[in-house]
Amino acid sequence: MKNSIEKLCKIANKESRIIIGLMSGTSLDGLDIALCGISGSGRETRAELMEFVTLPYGSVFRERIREVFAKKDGALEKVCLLHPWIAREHAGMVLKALEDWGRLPAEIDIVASHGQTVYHAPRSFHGYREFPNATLQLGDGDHMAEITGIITISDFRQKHIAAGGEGAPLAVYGDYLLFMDTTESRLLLNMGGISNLTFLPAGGSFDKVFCTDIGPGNTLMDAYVQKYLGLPYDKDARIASRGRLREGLLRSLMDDPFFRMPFPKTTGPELFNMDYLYKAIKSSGEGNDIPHEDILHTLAHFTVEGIAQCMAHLPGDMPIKGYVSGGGASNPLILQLLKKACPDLQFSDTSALGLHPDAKEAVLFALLANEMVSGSTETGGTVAYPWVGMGKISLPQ
Ligand SMILES: Nc1ncnc2c1ncn2[C@@H]1O[C@H](COP(=O)(O)OP(=O)(O)OP(=O)(O)O)[C@@H](O)[C@H]1O
Ligand SMILES: CC(=O)N[C@H]1[C@@H]2OC[C@@H](O2)[C@@H](O)[C@@H]1O[C@H](C)C(=O)O
Repeated sequence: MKNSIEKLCKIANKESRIIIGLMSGTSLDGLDIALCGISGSGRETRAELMEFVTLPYGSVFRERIREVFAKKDGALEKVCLLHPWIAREHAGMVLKALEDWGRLPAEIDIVASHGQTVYHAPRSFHGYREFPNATLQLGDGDHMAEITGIITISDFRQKHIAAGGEGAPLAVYGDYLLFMDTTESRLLLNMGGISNLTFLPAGGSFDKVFCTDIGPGNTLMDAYVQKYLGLPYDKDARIASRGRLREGLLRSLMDDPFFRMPFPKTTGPELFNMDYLYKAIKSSGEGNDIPHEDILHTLAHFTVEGIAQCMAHLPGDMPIKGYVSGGGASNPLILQLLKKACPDLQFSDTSALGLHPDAKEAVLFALLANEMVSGSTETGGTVAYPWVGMGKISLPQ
C-alpha cells in the first residue's frame, strides 16, 4: 500500500491532474463520464473538459436499480448485491470510454465516482428526530479501483452530512469554483430528474452563495410516460405540448409541505413519485380521466412553478444571468414556460460558460476529487454548505 500512498502524494502535488468524473442521476438514463484536465485548487482551479460521453444503461441495469430505487422498504439483500455490482458495471463503462478515446488507464490520475443514489432521506423527509440527515449511494469505490487500476474517490455525500449538511446539492462547490464572476451575478439552474439552482452574486465570497434543490425536474414526467406510454421520456415534449394546463391539478401538486419549507432544502423521487401525482389528482377536483397530454403539460408547469417560487427568493435588486443544464434544458416546453414565468431572467445553457450542459454534474465530482487531494478547507463554508474534503479514497493493489 505504501506505493499507492506515495503515488497519491505525487498526484496531490502535481500541477495538473487528469480526473474522470462520473455521475449517474435520478433519471437512470446512463452513466455520464467526463474526462477532465484540472490544475490548481480552490479559487485557482482551472478545468478543461477533454472528453465527455453518456453511456446509456440497458434495461437490465435500470430494472435492477428500480427494484430498490427510492423505496422505503427495499430488500436488504438486493441493496447488498447492488453495491459491488453497480461499481463493477460502472468500471466496465469507464474502461470502454477510455478505449473509445484511445487512452490508457495508466494516464488517469483519479476516478471520481458518485455512484447511484438509491435513497435520499434528509431529516425533514424521514421525520425521526433521533436520526440524522441520511443518503445512500451504491457503487463501492474499492471495486472501481480494483477493476480499473485507478485510484478512486467515491461516496462524496457522507462527509457533507457529517459536517452538518444534507448531502446535497453539492453543485454549489463546482459552480463556485468554475463560474463565480466578479461582475456578473449568475444563476446555475440544473433541470435533471430533480431540479436545483446555485446563485452566485457578482464578486461574492462563498458564504454569500445560495444553493438548493427546488423540486421535480423531469422525474414525474418520466415516471408517467414510462408507466402509461412505454416511453423513456417525452422527447421534445411532443406529447405534453398537445395538452393544456389543469389549474386544479397544478394547485394540488404545489400543495405539499415541501414547498412551504424554508430554503435550502433537498429532495428526491422518495417524495416526488407516482403516488405523489395520484394523491394530487385525487384532491384536484379534475376527475380521474384527465388525458395524458394534459397531465404531462401540467407536470411541466409544476416543474417551472417550483423554479419560479424558488427564484422569488433571490435578490431582486441586481441583474442576474441564468445558465441552464441537465436534460430539462433540452425540453422546449419547459424552456418556453420558464421564459414566461421569469420574463426578467436572461438565460442560455452552460455551453455559454464553456461547459457542455449534460457534463456539468460529472465535472462537479472531478472537481470535488481534486479538492479532496489538493484543496484546502480555507475557502470558508457554512452549515448548509460546509467546505470540507469530500469522498473516500480507494487504492488499487
Ligand atoms: N430532448 C429532450 N426533450 C425532453 N426531455 C428531455 C430531452 N432530453 C433529455 N430530457 C429529459 O432529461 C432527462 C435526463 O436528464 P439528466 O440526465 O439531467 O438527469 P439526471 O442527471 O439523471 O438527474 P439528476 O440531476 O436529478 O440526478 C430525461 O430523462 C428526460 O426527461
Ligand atoms: C441525493 C442525490 O443524489 N441528489 C441529487 C439529485 O439530482 C439532482 C438533485 O437531486 C441534487 O440534489 C443531487 O445531485 C447533484 C449532482 C448535486 O448534488 O448537486
